[in-house]
Amino acid sequence: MSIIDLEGIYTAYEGGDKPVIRGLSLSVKSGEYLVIGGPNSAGKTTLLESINALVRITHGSATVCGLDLRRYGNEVRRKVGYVIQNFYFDPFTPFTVEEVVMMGRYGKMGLLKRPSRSDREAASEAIRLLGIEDLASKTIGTLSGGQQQKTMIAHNIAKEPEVLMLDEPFSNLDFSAREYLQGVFKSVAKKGTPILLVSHAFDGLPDIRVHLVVMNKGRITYDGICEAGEVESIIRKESGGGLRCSSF
Ligand SMILES: Nc1ncnc2c1ncn2[C@@H]1O[C@H](COP(=O)(O)OP(=O)(O)OP(=O)(O)O)[C@@H](O)[C@H]1O
Repeated sequence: MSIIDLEGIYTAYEGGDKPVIRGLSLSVKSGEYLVIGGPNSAGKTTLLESINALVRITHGSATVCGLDLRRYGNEVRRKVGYVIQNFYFDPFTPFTVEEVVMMGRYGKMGLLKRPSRSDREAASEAIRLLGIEDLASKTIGTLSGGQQQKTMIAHNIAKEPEVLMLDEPFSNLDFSAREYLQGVFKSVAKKGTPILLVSHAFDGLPDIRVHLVVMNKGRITYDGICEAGEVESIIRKESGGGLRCSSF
């Protein structure tokens, strides 16, 4: 069953004079591990933001988790986990890691409600899964970039989303943390929740067949199933090989 169904969509940022996504169609099924690659400014982040109803879809049809994205954006956002590419926490941000992870439950429990036992269990399980138990009582603004990244991933896993979207989730992480997290994402997909991963680094992809989409200039230029080990070469080929370093 398709969890995401996009048919010929165009999306534009407020005030933008041209659409960024141009006539894109994509279907993502339950349990798929979707890798989205392509050159800088191809529209990869914009695609994730469109699926999360953060950028306006001007043309085409879009269904996410069975809901019409153009009408039910708020409801879709409650069902989708989205770890954004760049975030910044002021060093004085007054929330602890435990509180930030629990905020992932707000969509289910409602604001200003006491967390139920299942909310507490989901938050502690996410903290355990990310291996950040020792940080639970620290305020988020005092942590390193990698520790903040893990906290935001735990926040989104505690949400128990129907789709988990990750934009460059490995950017601040060391090699072993990247490998470990790939295993976490693989097990999330195995339980049926599709993973949508935007990345430029594919060395630690889990050893499974993945759904690969390559984008360029707001369009999909490749859409197929391949082995994880083939991802980088397909992206290189589709992106025209990229820049080469000539002799200095
Ligand atoms: N908030 C915004 N307002 C207007 N245009 C934007 C905005 N964010 C991105 N764009 C434009 O949309 C295009 C696609 O950007 P996007 O961030 O989606 O690319 P990307 O493929 O994720 O790139 P990268 O690999 O560099 O992160 C770019 O031309 C960018 O300038």
